[in-house]
Amino acid sequence: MKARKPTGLLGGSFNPAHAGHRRISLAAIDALGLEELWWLVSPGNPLKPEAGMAPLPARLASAQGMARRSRIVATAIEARLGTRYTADSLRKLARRYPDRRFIWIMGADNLVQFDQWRDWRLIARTMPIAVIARPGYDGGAHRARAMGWLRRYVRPQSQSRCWTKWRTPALVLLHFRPDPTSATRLRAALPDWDRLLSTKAPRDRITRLPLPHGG
Ligand SMILES: Nc1ncnc2c1ncn2[C@@H]1O[C@H](COP(=O)(O)OP(=O)(O)OP(=O)(O)O)[C@@H](O)[C@H]1O
Ligand SMILES: O=C(O)c1ccc[n+]([C@@H]2O[C@H](COP(=O)([O-])O)[C@@H](O)[C@H]2O)c1
Repeated sequence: MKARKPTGLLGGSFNPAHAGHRRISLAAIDALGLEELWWLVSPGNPLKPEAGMAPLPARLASAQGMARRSRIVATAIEARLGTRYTADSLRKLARRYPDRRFIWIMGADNLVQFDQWRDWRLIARTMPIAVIARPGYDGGAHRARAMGWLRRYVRPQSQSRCWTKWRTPALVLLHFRPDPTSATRLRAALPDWDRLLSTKAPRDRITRLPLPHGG
């Protein structure tokens, strides 16, 4: 049987995408031996308010720009699948792309509130998880409520290239050069940033946005 293509999934608001996303993704591609890393540009994080969120096509365009000439693929596939909760998206992606083996990737700030995500234990049973250290969040990540349950499944970073063989749940904490970039800071420096992004947005309707490999 042909080996499934190792593929990372980094979900996010990308409001807007920034150089930190690109840097951690390139480092994760290397550390996890990924063929590709998909940025799932979210139709709307269930835990974030809609106010201040640029339209999806604008966020997708910023992600595609930041992903260019790399093994990162920016996609709005959740909007096409009609999913907003990660547990639902992962189930549908696994069904739609049987030739791929997926790993969920998130920054340490997301691990801190992971226990508030819908069906978070199911997510951890669906695929391995890689958490990327982030300045200001690493203590919080270790003390995270979800870690009370996840801690027993932690694998060493030195084995991160073997993740396709891990039984789930499995969690690896990846420590790269700390990257302090955040979209919150970028937005603060650009007061009218969402108007700016929306005027530059392509006019494609969501149903015509491209999917990875024609999925
Ligand atoms: N500098 C970084 N270091 C580690 N992880 C990061 C970094 N920037 C973003 N991430 C992770 O990338 C994913 C998508 O991030 P997101 O689009 O929310 O950007 P953000 O900078 O965290 O935005 P905001 O400041 O608006 O919350 C999340 O899992 C987040 O934790
Ligand atoms: O499924 C959930 O309950 C859930 C709750 C909060 C966040 N998420 C996902 O977490 C990812 C990171 O979101 P963000 O806004 O921090 O970039 C993004 O894919 C969201 O859809 C998912």
